[in-house]
Amino acid sequence: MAALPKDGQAVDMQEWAFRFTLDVGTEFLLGTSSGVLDPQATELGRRFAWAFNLGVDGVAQKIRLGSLAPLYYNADYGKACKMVHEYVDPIVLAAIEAAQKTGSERHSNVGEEKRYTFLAALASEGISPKKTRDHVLNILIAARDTSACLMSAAFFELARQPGIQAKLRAEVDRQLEGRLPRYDDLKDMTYLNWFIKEALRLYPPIPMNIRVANKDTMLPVGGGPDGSAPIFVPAGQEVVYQIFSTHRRRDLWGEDADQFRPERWETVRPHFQYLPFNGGPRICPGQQFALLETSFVLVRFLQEYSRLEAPATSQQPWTENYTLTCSVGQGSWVKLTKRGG
Ligand code: HEM
Repeated sequence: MAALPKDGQAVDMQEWAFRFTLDVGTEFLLGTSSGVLDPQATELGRRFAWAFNLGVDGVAQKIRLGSLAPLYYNADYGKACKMVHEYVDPIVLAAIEAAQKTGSERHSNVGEEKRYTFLAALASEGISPKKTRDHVLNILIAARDTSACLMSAAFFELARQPGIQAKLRAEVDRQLEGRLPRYDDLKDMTYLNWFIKEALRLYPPIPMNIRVANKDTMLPVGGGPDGSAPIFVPAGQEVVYQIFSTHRRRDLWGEDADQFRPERWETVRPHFQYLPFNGGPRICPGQQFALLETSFVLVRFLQEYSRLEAPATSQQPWTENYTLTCSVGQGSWVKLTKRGG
């Protein structure tokens, strides 16, 4: 925050959110932040961020190509994967070495409690360095872009909805009276929670998904001329489902389905018509982390800035940028005015 302009100059909060979530993700998973939010970020951190972004885009392209993925070629993609591995590998090896050392120390009763990181927990499982790296990167990919997309969608709406922003700020001030938020505070802020749910409804970071039937299956609806009859799905059949359009269906959400209206969450209790984190046994295990992280960020911005507004040059309606996740096509440009400024 310290590095952001304080004088009403416009800043792309989407760019900020992607850096922030890379720093938080690497800190939480690896125990070492990439530090790319800092204007003085190291060359290594910067190269890692560039390579990670390019690698994720390459993964998205390969998923789209399906069985033709082996034909995907982008010289920079190979280079980017190598760079990401070169960044993560020494951290993984050090964690495995530390876990082995701690294991033998624990044996001789001289070990001490260390701070939890995902990598440290994984490193003590005794799996190979490559597998450990793959697990860590898998979670980083799942955690980082999704959370950044949610944050940038939230800033996009915050800057365009002064009335909603005023209600949020009033709730934050009432609850916190100027102090830093704690876990319970964030959970207690009803309007903030509605706001985030609404951002996930209109702008789900994962806008579509696919399942494959592992056996012959009969779905209760979807067949017949009007889609209300059962439908047969043979084993091996891919079924694509559109979360983005389901979240905007008028028959499920009402005539104002396209409007950003946090108040709707006072009464709606959706089931499978609301799937930002998917549902069932493979529901996102990181959802509480993402909700907490986003709540914290929004609260801190509402505390620090008296006004967040979209610049006159950035008033056009939301457009999509869909790679592995769906972000704001034109970026999330916001003019920030410091409180008391
Ligand atoms: C707003 C942020 C997030 C959104 C919208 C989101 C969304 C999703 C969705 C839709 C899935 C299901 C994918 C599928 O089944 O095909 C998923 C899975 C997953 N997410 Fe998240 N996620 C978010 C943040 C996070 C975070 C912060 C973490 C980790 C700290 C995380 C870790 C995972 C993992 C490990 C899976 C795979 C679970 C499995 O396959 O059983 N996610 N996420």
